Amino acid sequence: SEKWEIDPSELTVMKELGCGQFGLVRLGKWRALCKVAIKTINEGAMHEEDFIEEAKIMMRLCHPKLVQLYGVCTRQHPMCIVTEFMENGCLLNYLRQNGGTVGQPWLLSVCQDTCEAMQYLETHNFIHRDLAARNCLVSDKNVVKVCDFGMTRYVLDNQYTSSTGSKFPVKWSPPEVLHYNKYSSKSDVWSFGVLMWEVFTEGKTPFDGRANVDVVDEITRGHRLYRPHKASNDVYQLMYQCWHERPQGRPSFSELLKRIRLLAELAD
Ligand SMILES: COc1cc2c(cc1NS(C)(=O)=O)=CC1=C(NCc3c(C)cccc3C)N=NC=21
Repeated sequence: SEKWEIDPSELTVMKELGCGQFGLVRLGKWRALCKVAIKTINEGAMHEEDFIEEAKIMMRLCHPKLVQLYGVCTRQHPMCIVTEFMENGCLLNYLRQNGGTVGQPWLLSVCQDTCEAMQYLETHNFIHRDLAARNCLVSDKNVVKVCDFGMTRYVLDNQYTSSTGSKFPVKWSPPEVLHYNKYSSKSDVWSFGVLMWEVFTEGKTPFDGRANVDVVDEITRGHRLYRPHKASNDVYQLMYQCWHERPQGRPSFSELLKRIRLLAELAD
């Protein structure tokens, strides 16, 4: 059998963790000792055979700041995906629950962790397509890792996939995605700028209260998110450059990582 196929008899389910966009996530044990997260795919929520192909690629994407895929169970239904377990759950909830108690240095370290993951994906020509705080997880050591990369291509619910759909991440998308569906690592850079804004506002919703259709109009007219109170001018300048109207005007993740590391050093 394939090396990415997990034998379900080696998995024990312990408790439910919460509901994600693809289905239910549970805490489990693999071979009785290793804590894992197990996500069952709702039948009909995605093309299962497509995901199996994707799983083979995701198994090859290994980086300390990407949530590591351990494998899939495809021999029974519903199919499930097994990854490393991240004790402190999703970054958005963590920011909202711990805002005010986390210091500025940690906020910048979150941006550095996620930028390292995105630079790795960039060098492997892998586009995330849905980078946001809701798609990042926090480990027991408060390290932040990126997950669900590339999964939006396998969602059948066209509320997610069409840019006019109610669940499309309009507030994290650049003009070329909103108007031409043009994805690239530079469209991920735009989303990264919004992720930085989520981090430095400790979990606020971007363009809060505004309807998606109004945000498309505002962005197209050149409006951008305001400077979060906890963001220095240097940090705001960094996220602002991620929102350049043209993809080629935005920095690469390699460039962003250099500048975030420099800011982190200066802050020490
Ligand atoms: C502690 O709390 C949590 C921990 C995790 C978690 C959710 C919660 N809590 S919450 C936010 O309230 O729901 C989701 C995962 C996860 N991987 C998920 C995953 C799988 C299994 C397959 C493919 C893609 C992905 C991203 N690893 N650890 C956790």
